[in-house]
Amino acid sequence: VCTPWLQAQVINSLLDLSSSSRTVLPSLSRPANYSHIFYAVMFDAGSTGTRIHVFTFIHTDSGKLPVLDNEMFYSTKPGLSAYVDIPEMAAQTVRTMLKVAKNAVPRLEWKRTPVLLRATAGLRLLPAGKAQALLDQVQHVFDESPFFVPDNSVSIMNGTKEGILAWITMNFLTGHLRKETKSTVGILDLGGGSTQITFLPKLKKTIEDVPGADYIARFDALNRTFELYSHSYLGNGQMVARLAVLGALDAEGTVHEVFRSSCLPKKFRGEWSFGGLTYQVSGDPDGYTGYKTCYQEVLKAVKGIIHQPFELEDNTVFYAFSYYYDVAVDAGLIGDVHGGRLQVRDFKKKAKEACSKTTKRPPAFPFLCMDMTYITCLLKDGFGFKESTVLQLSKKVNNVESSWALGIQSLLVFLVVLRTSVNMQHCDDSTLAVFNVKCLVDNGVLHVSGTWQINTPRVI
Ligand SMILES: O=c1ccn([C@@H]2O[C@H](COP(=O)(O)OP(=O)(O)O)[C@@H](O)[C@H]2O)c(=O)[nH]1
Repeated sequence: VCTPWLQAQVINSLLDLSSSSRTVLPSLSRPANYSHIFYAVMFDAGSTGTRIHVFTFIHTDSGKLPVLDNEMFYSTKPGLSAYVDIPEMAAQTVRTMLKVAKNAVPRLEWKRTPVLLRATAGLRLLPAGKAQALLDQVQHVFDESPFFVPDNSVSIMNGTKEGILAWITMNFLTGHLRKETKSTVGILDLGGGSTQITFLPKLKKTIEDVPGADYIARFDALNRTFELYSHSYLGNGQMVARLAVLGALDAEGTVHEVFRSSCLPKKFRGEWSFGGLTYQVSGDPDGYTGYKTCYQEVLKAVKGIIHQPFELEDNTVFYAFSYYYDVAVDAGLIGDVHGGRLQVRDFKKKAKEACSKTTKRPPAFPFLCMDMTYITCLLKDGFGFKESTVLQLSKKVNNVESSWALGIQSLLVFLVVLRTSVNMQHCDDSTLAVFNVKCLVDNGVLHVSGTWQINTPRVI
């Protein structure tokens, strides 16, 4: 028997879908025994790229449970924030990506397939008016699309919610969100613009010691209140950290200046683009290079900014993904498919290696020394992890993408949009999730009741 673990109210509050939202679903009348496929479209507008997920659900009525059948995923670079001064291009990106959804979803289903977009650090970092102009353009594209556009379908998700959703997802996927489970896993997410840390403290002092209310996230589940240590640091994602180290944070428009860093190979000179700007960057041919000098440079982006939680015990397992994963792959520390377990000292060792390397040929990863050193500094001098702390680097858990923060989110949005009451349950290894669903029906809106099941996708 499965254990209920998440209430619909939590989902609503996490997703900013307030109960006052007046979503009206397109009416649908079908015979009671109609066997059917449903779809949901979710956009992740990140600082380094935009991604679209198209989910397919099958609902048969023959006593069988509806299941999540598949997820179609497509991504493009750069992120929407790169079009800050040409918002029409942001609109064009989303319009083009919607074509993917149109191909994946049968025409007859378009008008009742919900489409949503959540933006993360790239838009959080922009002045509010400029971010809103981008969102307005996207909203316009959604409004003129043939898809079902719920209220609040285009918005910026705040960093704390990003952290909580990732924590819920990873603990859910690793089987830690069961009533009988005492331990949970922490998460470390290093995006392009922001970085998140979320874990369940064992000691009260960890919560009492936080510098502000935005370091604690509470929600009810499994008949208890979870009080998480969770914080998102805007500006401490990997790409914005590069800008900080290069001293290029305030560069605007066409950038003619050459930004130097001891973290780049001494003789290297090249271009690097982020957020719609292209920067001339180079090593420091006359100065010192190497790990120690580089560490002092990156420390400026960390010291006095990152809070050290009172308790970061060795026995709390932390899952690290996004750029922690990508940079570890570039460094050859883990394989790009299965990930692996690393100690904090492995990052340090590899950073030292990368920073002392000199090659005649142009380096394949010119930022490797900077990125590895930043990660080492963030983990050690930032969060205060010991060098012996083990991190689980993962792109996938149980064959499911770590980015299922969005998968789960999209599914929840779908259910909430359908005005269902949702109890989410965890079952066995072959079942990812089971939702008890009661659909509120009015004016011929879709009738769904009973249980929805998401199977763990098969590995092909
Ligand atoms: O579906 C996804 C979305 C993002 N990422 C990784 O997340 C990082 C960048 O995240 P993003 O651009 O969303 O940055 P943010 O806006 O969250 O700071 C990169 O390492 C991506 O490879 C990923 O692996 N899968």
